[in-house]
Amino acid sequence: MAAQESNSIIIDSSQSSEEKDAALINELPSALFWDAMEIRKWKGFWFEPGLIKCAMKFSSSFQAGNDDVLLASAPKTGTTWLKALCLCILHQNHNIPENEDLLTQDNPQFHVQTIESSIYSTKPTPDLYSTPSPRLLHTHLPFNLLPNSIMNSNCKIVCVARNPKDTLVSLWHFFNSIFRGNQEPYPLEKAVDEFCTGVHQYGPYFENVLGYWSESQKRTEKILFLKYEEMIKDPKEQVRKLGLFLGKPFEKEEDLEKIVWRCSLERLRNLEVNKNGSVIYGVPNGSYFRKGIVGDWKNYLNLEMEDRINQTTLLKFKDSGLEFEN
Ligand SMILES: Nc1ncnc2c1ncn2[C@@H]1O[C@H](COP(=O)(O)OS(=O)(=O)O)[C@@H](OP(=O)(O)O)[C@H]1O
Repeated sequence: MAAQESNSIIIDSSQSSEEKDAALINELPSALFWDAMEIRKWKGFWFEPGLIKCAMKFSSSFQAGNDDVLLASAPKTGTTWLKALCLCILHQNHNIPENEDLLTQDNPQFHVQTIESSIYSTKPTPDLYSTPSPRLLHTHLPFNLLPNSIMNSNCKIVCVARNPKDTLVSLWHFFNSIFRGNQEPYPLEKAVDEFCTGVHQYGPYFENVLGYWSESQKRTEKILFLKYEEMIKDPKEQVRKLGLFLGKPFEKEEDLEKIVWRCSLERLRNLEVNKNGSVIYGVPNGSYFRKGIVGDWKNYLNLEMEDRINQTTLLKFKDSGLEFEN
C-alpha cells in the first residue's frame, strides 16, 4: 500500500513537470529545419523539441565531477575525431582492442557519453551517473546552456570548431544522405541562407562556436579550443597539446604517433564497424566519415553563397579574435 502511494506521487509529479515543459516548448517560436524537422528557438538557439527537453534537464540538474571531461562542438566540426582522440589519450595505459569501435556504446569502458543520447539512440542509453569515472562526455549544446556545476567544478572542456563554409557543406551532405535518400538534395542556396540566419538544428552555428571561444580566452586552464584546420595541418602538434591539457602528456613520440594514426579518418572509416555498423536512428556509422579536408566548400558554393557566408562570418566574429583558415 505504502509503495503504491509513493509510486503514484512520483508519477504525478513527473507528469506535471513534463506537462509544464511541454507547454513551455509549445509556446516557443518554431521553424522547419531544411524541410525535414520541426525546430524551436529556446534561449537563443534552435533545437528539435525532444532536444529542448533533454537540454532543460541537463542544464538544471546535471552534477559535474571534478575529473569529468566534456567535449563540446557544433555539429560537423570534428566531433567524431575529437571523441576518438580523447578516448585514446585518456585510456593510453589500457589495452583498447585494436579493432574496437571507440565510438559506439557497446563497450561502456571506452565510450564517450553523449549528453543528448537519450533522444538519438534507439538502444537504452546508460545513465550519465552510472558512466564510470573519469567520465568523457560530449554535447553539441551551446555554452550558455551548460549547467553551473560544469563551470564551478574542475571538470575540463575541450571544444573543437571548424570554418563555417566547410561546416555548412559537411552538414548539408550529412543531412541529404540521412533525410533525403534518393530525393534531390536540399537546395544549397536555402541551406546557406538558413545557416547564415542561424535557423538550423543547434544553430546559430556562429553563436554556438563563439560562446566556447570567448570562455576559452578567459579560462585557458579550463577550456581548450581546437580548430579542425589546425588539426588537419599538424595533427601531432594539436594532439600533443590535447594530451598536455588532459593531464596525459606524451612521453614517447611513438605513443603520440600511434594515437594520431589510430584516430585518422582513413583508419576509422575502414573499420568493419564503421563500414557496416549503425548507431542512431539507423544512421550508418559510415556517414560520419566523408572527405575530411579543408576547403571542400570550394567544390559546392558559388561566389554568391561564399560571399554571403563570408559577410556573416565577418559580422559575427568581429572583434572576437576568432579566425579560421579555409
Ligand atoms: N578522424 C577524422 N579525421 C578528420 N576528419 C574527420 C574524422 N572523422 C570524421 N571527420 C570529418 O568530420 C566531419 C564530421 O563532423 P563531426 O564528427 O563533428 O560530425 S557530427 O557532428 O558528430 O555528426 C566530416 O567532414 P566532411 O568530410 O567535410 O563532411 C568527416 O569526414
